[in-house]
Amino acid sequence: MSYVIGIDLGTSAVKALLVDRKGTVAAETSRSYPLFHEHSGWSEQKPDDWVTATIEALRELVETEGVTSEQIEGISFSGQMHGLVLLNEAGDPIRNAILWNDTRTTEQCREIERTLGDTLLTITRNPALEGFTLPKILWVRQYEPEAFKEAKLFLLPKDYVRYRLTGELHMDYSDAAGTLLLDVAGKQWSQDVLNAFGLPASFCPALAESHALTGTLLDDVASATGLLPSTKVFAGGADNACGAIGAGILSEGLTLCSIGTSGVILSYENDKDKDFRGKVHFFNHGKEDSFYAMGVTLAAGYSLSWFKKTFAAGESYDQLLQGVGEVQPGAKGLLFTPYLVGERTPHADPSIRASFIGVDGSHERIHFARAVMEGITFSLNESVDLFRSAGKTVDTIVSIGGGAQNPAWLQMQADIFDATVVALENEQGPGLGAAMLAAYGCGWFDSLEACASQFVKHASSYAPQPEAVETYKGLFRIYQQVYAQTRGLNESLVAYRS
Ligand SMILES: Nc1ncnc2c1ncn2[C@@H]1O[C@H](COP(=O)(O)OP(=O)(O)O)[C@@H](O)[C@H]1O
Ligand SMILES: O=C(CO)[C@@H](O)[C@H](O)COP(=O)(O)O
Repeated sequence: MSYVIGIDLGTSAVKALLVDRKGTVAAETSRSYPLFHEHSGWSEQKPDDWVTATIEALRELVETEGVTSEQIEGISFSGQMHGLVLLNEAGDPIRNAILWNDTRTTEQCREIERTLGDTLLTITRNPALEGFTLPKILWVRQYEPEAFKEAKLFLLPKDYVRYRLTGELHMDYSDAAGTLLLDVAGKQWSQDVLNAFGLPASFCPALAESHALTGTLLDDVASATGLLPSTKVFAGGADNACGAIGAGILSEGLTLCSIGTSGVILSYENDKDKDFRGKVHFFNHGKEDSFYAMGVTLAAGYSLSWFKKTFAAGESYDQLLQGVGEVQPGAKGLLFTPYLVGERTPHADPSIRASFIGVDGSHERIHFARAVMEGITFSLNESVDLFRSAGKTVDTIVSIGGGAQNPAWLQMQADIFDATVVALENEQGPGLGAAMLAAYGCGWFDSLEACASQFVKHASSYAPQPEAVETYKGLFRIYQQVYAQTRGLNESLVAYRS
């Protein structure tokens, strides 16, 4: 039997999956790494922590009983998007990486809008948002000019890890799409955007398809991991593109809900000219010449993990959520908005913060837990709503990520989205999509679709329950008012946050 490895470089940890030709996950390893929040709104990681963790996770995976390194043909990646890694002439990072959930760059976003006007949306298909990469580049140039003078090239997180594994510099289209430097439909770095900000073309790495062969392992990496130096390394893709591939979202009409740290509603697009006027993100897919539109909730799973850490430290999710399915929709009138770190879709706002509305003396912790899950799902429903308003049919949604592990949450998704929600057998998130890119790249299949028909297996499906759907329709209308009604209050509170 031969194998491929899918590496999912997440925000909290790297996960590595060993997958055989049938799509069965033979082994899984993981290593976590720290996040640094030096100031409110800042979020950084050390690029070399990713590399050390990845090598350790690979080493443990290669030690899986009954598997030899000769049987492992290829590796590919899924990566947290947008994070800025700046390299000097020697190829070393000049500072910590600034991550997707770092919101320090509001000033630089306004500068991008002033400089490019409508051209930004025409070329990059996305608005200037704090999480994206170009504002981070401009921030470093403005506030750390000495360090920036050393910067010769930028990479995204998984591209840095791949570079350390192979010595080769590349970026795939699906991840490059989240930088605001790519001409998304034209699939090339935008000379207009680079010129507008005085950045040389040499600042950007070579572009590659997600399934493209980008090199083999360096000798020292091969000996540190136990893999062969001849192991093929494929470019890989953005975590959301890989999550979609791993869920079989490879043709029109298919929609994904992913609840990880962040949450997304993602819809496949064939048409490169489809115009959502910047209301949702529009990115290249990891499948060649295809695209997807996506709305993002910044603190989706993070809201529940924050709640667990703060009010149920030491308990598992299953303990915290025991009985949550028996609480009626609406959590006895308790409403939560998941704006713990600001929001992206539909309110791109780094200053907004979360609220519990309607706290009553009869509420117990389980009502708060249910309200948190409902609030996250209402936020994702704003994206479902945007897709429906743009004329898309959303009747079936494949649900992945940590949030898909709880059956009560899957039923809640069906009731709030008013769509059938499908869970996957042996759900592995973006790591499986990365493994599929390696499998396709190795030539095991003629297409990603053929690979998906072997690797992606649907499990239970959850139909919307008419009574709950009606209750949630009313609650969603109330939920939608909370943003506008708490925005001013949150702006006044900014001064007290540090
Ligand atoms: N058993 C569970 N039940 C409900 N939610 C869960 C469970 N396990 C994890 N989660 C949610 O999933 C999130 C983590 O999802 P994951 O896909 O692993 O995230 P990431 O890849 O961003 O690190 C947690 O923050 C939590 O909200
Ligand atoms: O910023 C985005 C997408 O635009 C995030 O989806 C990040 O790509 C990381 O997400 P997690 O997988 O860590 O939740």
